[in-house]
Amino acid sequence: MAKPLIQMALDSLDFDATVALADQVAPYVDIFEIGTPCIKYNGLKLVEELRARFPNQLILVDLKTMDAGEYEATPFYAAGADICTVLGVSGLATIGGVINAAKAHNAEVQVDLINVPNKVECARASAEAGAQIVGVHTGLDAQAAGQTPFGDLQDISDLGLDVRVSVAGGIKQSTVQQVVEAGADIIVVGAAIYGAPSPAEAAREIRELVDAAAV
Ligand SMILES: O=C([C@H](O)CO)[C@H](O)[C@H](O)COP(=O)(O)O
Repeated sequence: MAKPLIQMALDSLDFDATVALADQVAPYVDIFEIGTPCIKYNGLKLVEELRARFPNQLILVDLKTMDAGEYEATPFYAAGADICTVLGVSGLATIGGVINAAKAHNAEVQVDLINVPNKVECARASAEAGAQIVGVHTGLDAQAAGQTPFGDLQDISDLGLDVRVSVAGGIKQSTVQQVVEAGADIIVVGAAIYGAPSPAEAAREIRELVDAAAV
């Protein structure tokens, strides 16, 4: 089994704290996600800073674009993003716009299935349109209401589409094995790392668990 990538969600609003956290966990993660509140607050400057500091990690900018796909995503790819996200609920015109922007920068697109009523249909259409990643995602508010991404992950993974499947939504040490076995290609972890007493130690544990589960 190919080893899934670990994506660290940087969800603070504080520029310097975000860079410092990224420094701590860098040895253990493959992708830095600049989370939606963080990118709205800090903008392109943070993409440029992380791009310059971390040539060995991919950078995902969690734009969650809803309209004007190509126009909105283009400057973030130009600043160094490897992946930008677009909402599945935005529809194929907007998704196609972000795909155009990604193509122009030799980069990738993730369609976020958050709050999409028919996730299977959206995942199929996104793959056909040329997205490289679909994200099964239980957002922070839905997590607070008790929801999890596990059932949807299995449904999307079982489709066997020609896309990588990302999973986000409260993933922690005790659920890593479950999401690896369900077929996740990218495992997103936010609070379980940044909320830990030692984020570096938590990231190291997650790395070990992912690598062990993927053997
Ligand atoms: O994408 C996220 C959320 O919608 C805020 O933008 C989180 O980064 C993502 O859910 C991962 O964080 P955890 O759920 O805390 O692992």
